[in-house]
Amino acid sequence: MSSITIINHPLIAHKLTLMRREETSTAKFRSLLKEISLLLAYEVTRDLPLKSEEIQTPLRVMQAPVLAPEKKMVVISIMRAGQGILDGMLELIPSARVGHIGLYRDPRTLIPIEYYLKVPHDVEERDMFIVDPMLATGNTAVAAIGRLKELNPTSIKFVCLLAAPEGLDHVQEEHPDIPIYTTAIDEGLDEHGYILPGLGDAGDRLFGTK
Ligand SMILES: O=P(O)(O)OC[C@H]1O[C@H](OP(=O)(O)OP(=O)(O)O)[C@H](O)[C@@H]1O
Ligand SMILES: O=c1cc[nH]c(=O)[nH]1
Ligand SMILES: [Mg+2]
Repeated sequence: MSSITIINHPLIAHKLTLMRREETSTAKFRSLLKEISLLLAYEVTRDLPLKSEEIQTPLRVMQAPVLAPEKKMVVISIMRAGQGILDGMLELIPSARVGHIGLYRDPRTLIPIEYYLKVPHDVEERDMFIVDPMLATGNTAVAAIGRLKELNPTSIKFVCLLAAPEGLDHVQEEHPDIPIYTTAIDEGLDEHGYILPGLGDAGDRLFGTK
């Protein structure tokens, strides 16, 4: 069974509450998601390997830790809303490459439709972080992970902001090998597949399309 990590931090909890509020503007919603994503990036890269390198400080020589250079990363944004997490992740790991997968939910069937895929050419040499703020029914995450597994990255982690229990169960059933990171697990889903209490439609709130 894949692991589920809930990233608990007072700053994240506070910022997530601000994001949930109906009156929060698009500009504020976007900047809050970016701020939370910096903290998410910090947590999901916790197990990156280090190697030791000799450096010269102003006072003396020392053996100092640096990231192992062979550890290459790719962040895959599930469009559109994944873009909001991608921006924050890249600020912390600027050397990561970026891929995009375009998936939207058919509002009637809640089945994800793929409309775009572009990834770095050396994706099979990279640790992959798939990012999307919302894990609701899990249909989108299951489809994205399935498609991206075909590309054989060295590892995959799924990173979201908010998850519904139904969606977590679904991803764990279909992809038991993929670790999931989220900042909160909400109560459930409404009849349209929206997370309750949730924060509404993340893509619309991020880009002001409603
Ligand atoms: O777990 P699921 O039930 O599949 O729902 C989650 C998906 O729904 C949202 O995308 P949406 O389809 O609204 O597309 P958008 O980002 O373009 O708005 C969200 O960003 C996820 O990708
Ligand atoms: O609550 C939800 C569910 C799916 N997608 C969203 O953007 N919000
Ligand atoms: Mg949307």
